[in-house]
Amino acid sequence: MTRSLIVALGADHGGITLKNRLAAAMAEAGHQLLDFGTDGPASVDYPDFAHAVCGAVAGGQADLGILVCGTGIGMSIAANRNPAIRCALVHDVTTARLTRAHNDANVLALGARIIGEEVALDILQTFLSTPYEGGRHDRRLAKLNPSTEPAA
Ligand SMILES: O=C(CO)[C@H](O)[C@H](O)[C@H](O)COP(=O)(O)O
Repeated sequence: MTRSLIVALGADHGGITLKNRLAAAMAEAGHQLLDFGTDGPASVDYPDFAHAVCGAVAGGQADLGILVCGTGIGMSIAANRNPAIRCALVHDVTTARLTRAHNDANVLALGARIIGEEVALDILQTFLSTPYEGGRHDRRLAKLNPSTEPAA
């Protein structure tokens, strides 16, 4: 079994049903959850949940984050505004594996109106269980955020 993780998760109204299904699967697998909502069907704004989840990951309260909205796009755009976050919008198991192995992605975004529940569960399992490879990828990750140092 994958080691027990602390996972922060959040969704808007478009992603709440899938978020709750993923939460049940993660709890069943022994992971600890920090659920930032949303908690009901009312229309809400995805950036509020993306920023809450990413704050927990960036602050070290969570190992990984999961975000769900209708397409996953809004969540991924909002999440990647945080310089400590590498959020991947994923639709298949192969990119779930590669974004952990190569990009050390620390947040997964899913589109509940785009992929089915079984695919999402397979993606989740792969994302949580695949280690970062390091090596040559360290150099590339180090170049992701533009330097704030003035040019020499
Ligand atoms: O941000 C999105 C699109 O990139 C998400 O899919 C949202 O869930 C979607 O925009 C919400 O749309 P709604 O018509 O307000 O339900």
